[in-house]
Amino acid sequence: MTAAPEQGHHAAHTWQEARQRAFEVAAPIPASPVPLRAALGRTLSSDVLALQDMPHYASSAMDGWAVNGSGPWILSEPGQRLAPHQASPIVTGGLIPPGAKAVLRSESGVITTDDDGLPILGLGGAAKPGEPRNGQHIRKAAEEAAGGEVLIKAGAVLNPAHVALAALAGLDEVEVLGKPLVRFLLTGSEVVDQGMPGPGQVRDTFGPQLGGVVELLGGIAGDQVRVGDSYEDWLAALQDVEPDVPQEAAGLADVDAGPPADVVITTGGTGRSGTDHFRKAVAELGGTLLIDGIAMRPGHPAVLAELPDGRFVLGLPGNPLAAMMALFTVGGPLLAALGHGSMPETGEVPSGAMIDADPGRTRLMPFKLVYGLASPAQHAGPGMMRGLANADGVMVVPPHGVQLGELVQAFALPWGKPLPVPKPPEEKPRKAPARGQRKGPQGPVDWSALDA
Ligand SMILES: Nc1nc2c(c(=O)[nH]1)N[C@H]1C(S)=C(S)[C@@H](COP(=O)(O)OP(=O)(O)OC[C@H]3O[C@@H](n4cnc5c(N)ncnc54)[C@H](O)[C@@H]3O)O[C@H]1N2
Ligand code: MOO
Repeated sequence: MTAAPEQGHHAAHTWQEARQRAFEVAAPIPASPVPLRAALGRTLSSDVLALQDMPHYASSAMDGWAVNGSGPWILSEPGQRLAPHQASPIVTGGLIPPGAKAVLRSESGVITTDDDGLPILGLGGAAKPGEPRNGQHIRKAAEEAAGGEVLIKAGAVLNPAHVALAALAGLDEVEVLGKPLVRFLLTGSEVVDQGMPGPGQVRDTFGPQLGGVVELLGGIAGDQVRVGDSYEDWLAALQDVEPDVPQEAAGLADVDAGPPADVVITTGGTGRSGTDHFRKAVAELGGTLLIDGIAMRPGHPAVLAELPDGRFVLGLPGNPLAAMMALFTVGGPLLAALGHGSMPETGEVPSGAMIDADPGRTRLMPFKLVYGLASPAQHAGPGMMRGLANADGVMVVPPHGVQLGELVQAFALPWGKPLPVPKPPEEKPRKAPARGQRKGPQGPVDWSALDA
């Protein structure tokens, strides 16, 4: 828990500066190959070509017999070259044997015996007139694509069908733009992750939530590790290039240690108190503080650091709403920059309330739209989630406050609808509406033209 902050400490960055800095300190992660199973939703960085003809061999589209010439046909062993009037059994997808000219569906043929008692295939059953036509029910090689043809262009965001197409084309991996992998270190000995919390305990809001938000902000959510309150635990968890921290002991054994994280997000312990391990651990690891507090509320203790191995560490305050605001402010731009994206947009909404000045601090206020006006949400204290859960966006209230009806900067929630486009000031109609179409109260009639 947090004690008094250091005397005379001032947040180094305004809200706008903090966003800009978080965006500028990160360079896009270079493109690299990923296995197809991990490719969904990624942005392709080089064209996918067919590695060979697709399909790469002629195959049967039906269960039945491969045949050469007209019937009746003498049956031979599957796979052997067929001479005229010979046939051999084949299944859907089976390799067309040399010499075959068509496939006769099983329901169009009947097997009888000739005078010598040898099996003979003849037309029958459901055979249609002219069946089998030359080439009928044969899927030709290269009918989908020739080897070397471009199947998916660089820049495509891979959908499930793209991934399947790449597999059909013979690829095991595809080249995609880098996307930041994020791991989580959750702190707080008072935090319980299931059941009813007792007095002095609090249910963990971060475990079930952060991964989802990180994905919406353009990151890949990696594993979560719960860290004890001691400095040694903190240091060890941050130090571990990859979490050899015994996750089973931490009760979170869902993900095995994979590739190194690009970003580590910590929760809690950002306050400048006896349990502020963040800054101390970053310093001991030779890291650099890039953002050390932001002149905003809630979320002012947010910290961003870079470790010598290139990982960014984003320290979110423990208060749940404060953490979300810090994540939107710093995490959004950081993840966008790492993932080849652009700075998350902000817009404007007309304020539905007069909001007093709070010198030196930007306030981030979840709002609901009421008749087109952004009305500050209730239940939006730093430790609450109810206001944000039902909000339509977040207002960025400048230190000098806002007048009722004034346009104020705002951003949409990563899971919500975009902000409405503010209506331009109403223009006066250039032409009088046609007679009979005019709505609303009629004004006084101007007879002056009749006087002329
Ligand atoms: N004397 C001062 N005290 C505090 C100040 C201050 O300036 N002077 N700032 C306050 C603000 S603002 C914030 S925000 C917090 C920052 O605290 P920490 O980041 O150090 O976080 P903790 O102290 O560990 O926890 C704060 C609060 O959040 C709860 N918490 C922590 N983890 C979770 C979780 N996973 N799920 C739900 N809630 C969590 C924790 O129980 C505390 O109630 O400091 C203020 N104090
Ligand atoms: O960051 Mo604290 O309230 O401003 O929650």
